[in-house]
Amino acid sequence: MTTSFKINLRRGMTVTGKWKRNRYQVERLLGEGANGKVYLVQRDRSWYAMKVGADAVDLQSEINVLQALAKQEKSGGRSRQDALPGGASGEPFLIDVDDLYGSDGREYSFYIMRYVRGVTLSEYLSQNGKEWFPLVGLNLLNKLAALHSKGWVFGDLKVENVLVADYGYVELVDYGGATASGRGIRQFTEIYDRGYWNAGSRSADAKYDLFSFGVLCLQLLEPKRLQQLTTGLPQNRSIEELLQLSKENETLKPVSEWLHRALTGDFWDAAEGAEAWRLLMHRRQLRRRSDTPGWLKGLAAVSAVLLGVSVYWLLRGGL
Ligand SMILES: Nc1ncnc2c1ncn2[C@@H]1O[C@H](COP(=O)(O)OP(=O)(O)OP(=O)(O)O)[C@@H](O)[C@H]1O
Repeated sequence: MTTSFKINLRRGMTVTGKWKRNRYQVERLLGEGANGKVYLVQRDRSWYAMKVGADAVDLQSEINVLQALAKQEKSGGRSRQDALPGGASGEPFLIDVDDLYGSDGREYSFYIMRYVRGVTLSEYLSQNGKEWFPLVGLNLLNKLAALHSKGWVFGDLKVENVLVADYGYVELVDYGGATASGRGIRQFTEIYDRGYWNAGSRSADAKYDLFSFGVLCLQLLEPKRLQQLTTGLPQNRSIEELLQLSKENETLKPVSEWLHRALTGDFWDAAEGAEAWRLLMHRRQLRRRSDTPGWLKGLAAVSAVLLGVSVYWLLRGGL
C-alpha cells in the first residue's frame, strides 16, 4: 500500500480503524524496526500494542502467520498453551486487523496485539543480573520448542525480539520471520543467520532457531567481540570463531558444550535443546550445593541443634 513510511502517531491521538471503526488512543511508541512502528494504545481501559506496517504486504504475511498459529492453537486444544505468543496467559495474541489514515492522507495497515509488559533480554539481564541468564535461556528454549512442535520456525530470533517480564517470563515478538518448516526463512538478521556464518542453509528447520539462539547468547554476553568477528572476510566466518568466544566467557563457559551442539545442529529441535539445558542447570545447582565446605555444613548442623535445645528450654520454661 505504501513505500515510504512516514507515520508518526502522537500521544493522545485517537486512531479509528477504517473498516471496523474500532477506536484506539495512542499512549507512546514502544519500538520500531524495518517493518513498522509499534505503539502502546488503549481501548476500553485495556492496553494493547499496535503495529503499523511500513509495507502492507509484509505486514499481511506477518498477520497470516499469527492467524495460522491461532487457528492451530484452537483446533489443537490447550495441550501446549505456550506454543502461541501469549498462549500461556490464555488471552489471544492477535486482537484486531485494520487500516488507518495517516496525517499524510495515506492508508497504512495495522494490527493490534496483546501488549507484552517486558523489557528486552539485554535490559533484563543488566537490570536483574547475569545470574538470570540460565533461567531466561531455558524459558526461551521452551517457547521455541512449543513453536517447533506446531511445525513452525521463528526465523528472526534476536535480542530485540525477545521480551522478558517478571521472574524471567519470556515472550517472543515480531513474527515477521516465522516460517513453516521446510520453506525458505522469510526474514532474518545477518549476525544470527546460519548462512552468514557458513554453517548451513537458510531453509526453515528447528536447528536454524537453535543456531540463532547460540548467537543470541554471545550477543548478550560478548557483544563487542561478536561484532569484531563480523569485520573479517565472509569466507573466513565459522562456528569455531563463535565457539572460541563462548569458551572464553565466564558466564558462557558452563554451557560451551551445549552451544557447540546448538551451533553444529546436533540437537534435533528446541525441545531436545531445552532438556539438555535444563539438565545442565540442574547439575550445576547440585554441584553448588555439594561445593559447600564441610566446616560450613558442620556449623549449620550445630546451629540447628542449639536452636532445638533453646526452643525446648523455652517451652519447658513456659509450662
Ligand atoms: N506486543 C508487544 N508488546 C510490547 N512491545 C512490543 C510488542 N511488539 C513489539 N514491541 C516492541 O516494538 C519493537 C519493534 O517491533 P517489531 O520487532 O515487531 O518491529 P519490526 O519492524 O518488525 O522490527 P525488525 O526490523 O526487527 O523486523 C520490539 O523490539 C519491541 O520492543
